[in-house]
Amino acid sequence: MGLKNYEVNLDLGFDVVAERELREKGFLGMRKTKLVCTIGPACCSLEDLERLAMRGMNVARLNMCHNTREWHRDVIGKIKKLNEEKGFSVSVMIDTEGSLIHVVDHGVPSSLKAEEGSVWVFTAQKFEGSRPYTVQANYQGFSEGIMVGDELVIDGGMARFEVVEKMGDDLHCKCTDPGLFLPRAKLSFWRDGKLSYHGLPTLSTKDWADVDFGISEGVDFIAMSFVNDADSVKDLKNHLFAKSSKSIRVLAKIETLESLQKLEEIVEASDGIMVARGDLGVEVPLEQIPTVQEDITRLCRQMKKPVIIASQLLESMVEYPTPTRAEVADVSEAVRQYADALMLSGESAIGLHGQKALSVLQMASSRMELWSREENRQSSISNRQLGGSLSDCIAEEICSCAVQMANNLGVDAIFVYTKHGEMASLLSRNRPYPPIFAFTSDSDARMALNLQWGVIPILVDLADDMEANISKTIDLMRTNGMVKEGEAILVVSDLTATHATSTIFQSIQVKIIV
Ligand SMILES: Nc1ncnc2c1ncn2[C@@H]1O[C@H](COP(=O)(O)OP(=O)(O)OP(=O)(O)O)[C@@H](O)[C@H]1O
Ligand SMILES: CC(=O)C(=O)O
Ligand SMILES: [K+]
Ligand SMILES: [Mg+2]
Repeated sequence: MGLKNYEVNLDLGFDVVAERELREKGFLGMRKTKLVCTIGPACCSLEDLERLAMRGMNVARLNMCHNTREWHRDVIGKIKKLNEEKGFSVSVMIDTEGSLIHVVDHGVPSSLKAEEGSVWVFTAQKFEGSRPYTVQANYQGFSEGIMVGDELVIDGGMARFEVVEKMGDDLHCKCTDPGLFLPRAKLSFWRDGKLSYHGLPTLSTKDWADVDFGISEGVDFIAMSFVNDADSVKDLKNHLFAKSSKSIRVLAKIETLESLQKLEEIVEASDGIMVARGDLGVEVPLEQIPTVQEDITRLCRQMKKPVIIASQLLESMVEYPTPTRAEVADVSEAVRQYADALMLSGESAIGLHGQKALSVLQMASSRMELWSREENRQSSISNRQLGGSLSDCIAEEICSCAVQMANNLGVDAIFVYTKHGEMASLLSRNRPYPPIFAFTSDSDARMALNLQWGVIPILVDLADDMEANISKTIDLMRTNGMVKEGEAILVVSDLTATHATSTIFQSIQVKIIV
């Protein structure tokens, strides 16, 4: 794929990728499932980022666990440059490190084997060079409350130990189930089949500094690791509200047992969810991950919060140029469940075939979307009333009816004119057959909508006169050959207008292009 300058239709506020996709595939061929790529050393040059953007990356994720703030700042700068100069619309997400107990040093830079019966010392003390059978943990209080007889599990079952002796803050542990220590392996303690909580706050001091870094860099999303309850999400949202001029969306990562128990309040409090299957698989038995994923995905859709399915989607592609059949089946299943977005981790960050992995996600999701449509599988969700006020209820009803109408009539596209993206989210939750073009004058809403299923956000100046907005955009698109004679468009708007005797909240119209 050549790296040329693309023709950018700035009048329309389209991004270059959506515009190209529309021209090549038509309205119904546009991909609905959004794609998130983790940026790392394998894909951080301007050229690499541009290739990912061209192949459909909607959101770039920066994991603050790795690398320096200067490195992250440089990547964010490149993405903003591509958006401004080349007409892309890639949103930026930072992902916090979170407080967890993990290995910082086990004596060698790579992985290390623990043999059955071997006894290891786990300590928070730093040691120089290689000290056999010694593992340094990242957190001073890691052994607080731990007793002889407790079980220490590495990375959710990669290896297991029994605590045989406690000497000061150090633990002596005997390996009961041999396995590997990977760099930064996670440590968890269990007693009588129950996980012991370490009581660390969800956001560490370093995380708060990373949040402020995100504010100063103007990121669009903050993904919060190891969320356990709604309060930590609310604290972060309050902080952002007070400190950031821009509206930064908070995504809660579901990766602990506790977060599953308080799922509904967490979904309610946050702007979106990430099913972080990597760490989740450490606390939840692996065979439960598929059903947990489906439950979370359904709940998020009902509550109109975007949901990202993350970790190991195409893990084998970190090394190999083709995915396993099982991986393609996993990706397709997430698309069939109508997840909003799929995420690449190591595949793009450190993998040898990141661009190709993104194409696999793209092709697999387009294929599954088409199949679902042809097989008429667009099941509607059980309606769940979200808002309390009359105007909220009207909006919800209008959007459910609009989608039903759009599907029944077989219209080519839905256009929604929305101030803050609310109506676009409500339409998206009903997962319509045609794509949803969301015209908004709020640039933060536009970047946030990049994560929502089937929504193509477009930045435009919206006037008070709704009819004028509608004619203006349709005219512009027709002049540019993006809508054609005979195509039908269902138009929804959420802009309130008060006339002499009444207030109009929302309306549905169907326009046939002449
Ligand atoms: N900015 C980066 N710099 C260097 N390596 C990175 C960077 N981002 C990711 N990686 C590498 O890619 C791998 C996968 O990335 P990813 O961030 O998705 O996984 P992770 O660290 O397991 O996630 P998390 O810590 O959020 O659970 C990491 O283990 C790390 O080796
Ligand atoms: C993405 C992530 O944090 C996880 O899967 O654990
Ligand atoms: K992280
Ligand atoms: Mg994680």
